[in-house]
Amino acid sequence: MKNFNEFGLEPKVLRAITEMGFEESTPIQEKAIPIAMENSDLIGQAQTGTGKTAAFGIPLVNKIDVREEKIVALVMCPTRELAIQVAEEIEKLGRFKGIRSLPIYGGQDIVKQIRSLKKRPQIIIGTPGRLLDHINRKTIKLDDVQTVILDEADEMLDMGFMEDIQSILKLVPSERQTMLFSATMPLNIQKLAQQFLRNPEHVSVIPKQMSAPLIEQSYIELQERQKFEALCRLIDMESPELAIIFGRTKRRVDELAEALQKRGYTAEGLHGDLSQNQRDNVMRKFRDGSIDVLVATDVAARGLDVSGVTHVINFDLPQDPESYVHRIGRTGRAGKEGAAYTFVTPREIDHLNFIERLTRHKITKRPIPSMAEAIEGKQKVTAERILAVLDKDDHNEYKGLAIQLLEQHDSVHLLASALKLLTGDKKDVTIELTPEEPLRAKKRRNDVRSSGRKPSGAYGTAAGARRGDRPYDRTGGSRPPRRDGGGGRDYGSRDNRGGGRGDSRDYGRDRGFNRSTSSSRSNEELVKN
Ligand SMILES: Nc1ncnc2c1ncn2[C@@H]1O[C@H](COP(=O)(O)OP(=O)(O)OP(=O)(O)O)[C@@H](O)[C@H]1O
Ligand SMILES: [Mg+2]
Repeated sequence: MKNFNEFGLEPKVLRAITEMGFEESTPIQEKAIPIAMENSDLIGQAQTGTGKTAAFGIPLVNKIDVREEKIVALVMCPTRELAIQVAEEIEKLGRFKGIRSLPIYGGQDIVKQIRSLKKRPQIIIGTPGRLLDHINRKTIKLDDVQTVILDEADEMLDMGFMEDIQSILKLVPSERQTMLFSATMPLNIQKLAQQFLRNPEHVSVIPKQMSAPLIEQSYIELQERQKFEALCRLIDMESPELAIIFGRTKRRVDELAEALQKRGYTAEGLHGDLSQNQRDNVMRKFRDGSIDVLVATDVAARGLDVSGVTHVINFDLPQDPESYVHRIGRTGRAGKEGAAYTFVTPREIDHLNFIERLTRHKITKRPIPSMAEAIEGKQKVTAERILAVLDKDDHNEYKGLAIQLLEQHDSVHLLASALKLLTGDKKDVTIELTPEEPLRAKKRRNDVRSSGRKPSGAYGTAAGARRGDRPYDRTGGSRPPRRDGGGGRDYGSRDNRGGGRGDSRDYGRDRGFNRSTSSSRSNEELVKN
């Protein structure tokens, strides 16, 4: 991999990169940065967690003249939290240059945003709805924008942002650089690209498999009513550092978070019906580790970058392969390993096979963890906690009582009792979740091949699933549903103008990834059209 000093970047940008702890470029950065620096339009695809943000962020901050008093760059993201996260990364990259950037998203006080806009930011990172709101109020002018970036471009289309994006891009001078980024690039992205990009370079770090290689993928076949016990056993057995559990609906997420709390886990739910404040709180707690388990709808599927997420569990099967890829991509980031488990009911096996085929990755079957495995896992954690206290050697005030107890009781029985207490078994708490309907194939397409593309790459395969004739049509109609529907998938309501109805997904900030190991990826291939 290339060193960052081989790109001809400004020293101040290089310094920022070094301070961020990046040692070498990732494959997508190596390919995309030089092209972006030539001012070419660009479509960039690379696996989750491989540094796409910096792939566009670095050339962006490098290019901008700090003396500029106008908005010269616009980054669009599908959700508020992603806007915040991307803004933070750009802020870090532009720090030494003194670049001014500002996130603009729904759910935040618009008056406050207008005040911040008066500080003359050069880069705006925003969600389409709130951006349009400002544009209509004339508090944001795009006349001087020279660079536009669409992060998670395919998702924005799928969320129905196409019209908003079109309206926004029409206001940006056509003499500009436009770049699209995502881990998945379904065919409909071409429509957007044709309309708004000029001779774009396709930069794809195309792996054999769509999902990151560092994620170990398994599935567990079970009945709907077995899911909760299986989940608890799985968490106990694996004792994740941090885990994200995906549920299909908001109700599911609420119920699941509450149920886990009753069983003694530090879990909280995240979905689009929460206020921005609530979402921020949940994410803050997840990031600082005061909760270990984040239960979320697909609002958290895209872009979320929280260090320490060792496990992703699909409590409910995701609706489409892209969603699967992005969900599990919340772990195994920046060169770290991760584990993804997916619960599948017998009637959903076809759907799982479909995901497997399109992502070109075998998902290994494993049995429901046994009670013994769960107990063993939990006890191990308790023992580790005890040994950590032992190591610290600051338990003197307990010694007197310990001696006293040991005089009266057998030591093994005594320690076993203490272990039981500390392990905090709450298995007797009865939990009832409202069952979710299994995902079913509405209409089965003959084969992916019938889409006219070979299912040979991440693009074509994912695209197949997006069409109206996809085998697992979410709505039965050809238009993607709005994602804030009550019983349906929750993508958070869109970031609509007019004052902060929730769009939103929540995104964490990195807490110190292992910066030096992300260069070891293989299988990358540059595809230029
Ligand atoms: N060159 C690098 N060396 C080490 N770490 C890096 C490097 N580039 C980026 N990172 C870190 O890797 C993590 C993942 O990056 P990022 O969020 O940009 O991934 P992504 O490709 O956009 O993933 P997703 O598809 O899920 O949005 C971040 O914490 C980022 O700071
Ligand atoms: Mg990203």
